[in-house]
Amino acid sequence: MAISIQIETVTRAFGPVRAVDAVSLEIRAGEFFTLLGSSGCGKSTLLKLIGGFDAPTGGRIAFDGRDMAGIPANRRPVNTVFQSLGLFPHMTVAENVGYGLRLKGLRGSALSARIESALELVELGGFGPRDVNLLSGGQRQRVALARALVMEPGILLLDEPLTGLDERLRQQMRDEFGRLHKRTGATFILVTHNQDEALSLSDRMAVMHRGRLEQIDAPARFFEAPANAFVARFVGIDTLLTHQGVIREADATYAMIAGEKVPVRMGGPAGPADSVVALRPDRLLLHPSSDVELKNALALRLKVVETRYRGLHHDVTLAFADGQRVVVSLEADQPVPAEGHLVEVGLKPGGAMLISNAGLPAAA
Ligand SMILES: Nc1ncnc2c1ncn2[C@@H]1O[C@H](COP(=O)(O)OP(=O)(O)OP(=O)(O)O)[C@@H](O)[C@H]1O
Repeated sequence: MAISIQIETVTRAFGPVRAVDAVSLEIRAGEFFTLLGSSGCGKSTLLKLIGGFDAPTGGRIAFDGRDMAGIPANRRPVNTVFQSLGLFPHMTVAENVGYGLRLKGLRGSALSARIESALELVELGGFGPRDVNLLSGGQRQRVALARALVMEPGILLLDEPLTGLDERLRQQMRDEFGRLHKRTGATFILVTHNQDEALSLSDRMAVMHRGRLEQIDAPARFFEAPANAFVARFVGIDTLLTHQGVIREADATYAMIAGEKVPVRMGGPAGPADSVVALRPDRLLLHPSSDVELKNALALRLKVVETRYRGLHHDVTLAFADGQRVVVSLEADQPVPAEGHLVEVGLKPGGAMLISNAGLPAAA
């Protein structure tokens, strides 16, 4: 049975370092939730607090409303797959998978049946008698997953479980997580620094930075309304432009960039002084007159500074009059503008967002 998790102003301080800093978060029962962040942001520490491998120095963690303070890892309805896997090298696949159930006193055919069905769940049916040392990296990952799933946990914690696998296996295992989540119905919490994993698997995710959650949302919302410049960069919106002022008119808000009046959507509570314009290159159109929707829309006049052939598309680098740049992809069959020319660039709705500049280096 899936379990919900309540995290209420949880802090974990190591001396002066607040690895987790007053984090509040509710994870729904049966949700696939991802903590996304770069090395050292505190995501593993938060996972350990949920798993009961470590205790908060402040705040409270509850499962289905029940306070978990003082309840050790082995008495929580949680199983964890660590990056290191932690398989027992002297045991067979079946002995590894059945270890936890044996500790609980299960024996004989009941034990073998549970082991075999967990192995089938990860597509390793019949692998029970094998030596774990002779398995491939991906198979070892699956054994570690089966060992966690066999316990039928209400909550499954995945701590960077795909690190160290080659690209093909990563994708295969990533899809596997998605399927397993649906099949088991458990609450999954994934910790990763890989945004593709987070975006493709999560119902919701949080971007974590210096012990705090910068944004908690469904994946698509991070692109429609990133909370600030740090989050925008983290999910891959790299074009962040400084502006010279914001004009609010009755129908819309505009940011002035090097003399161009750019219609912006307000991404959050940022005031004009501490904001930047995040541009989504996928919403810029280099040939706006061919698009009915944009025929009469405001177009920006930008200079083509570089074009690059990329096989299936062209990358066109465009610059505002003050030198700020944006790279737009052009499909292979569209005409490529000449370098040095001024071109009209259409902006689809939501293509430019005014967001807080928090997270940018001071000089930017
Ligand atoms: N046991 C500890 N003692 C002291 N400091 C710690 C301890 N565990 C974590 N930290 C510190 O807390 C911060 C967050 O660490 P954490 O391992 O949670 O980050 P992370 O985002 O999971 O990084 P990584 O992806 O590299 O594991 C870091 O500054 C780390 O040095």
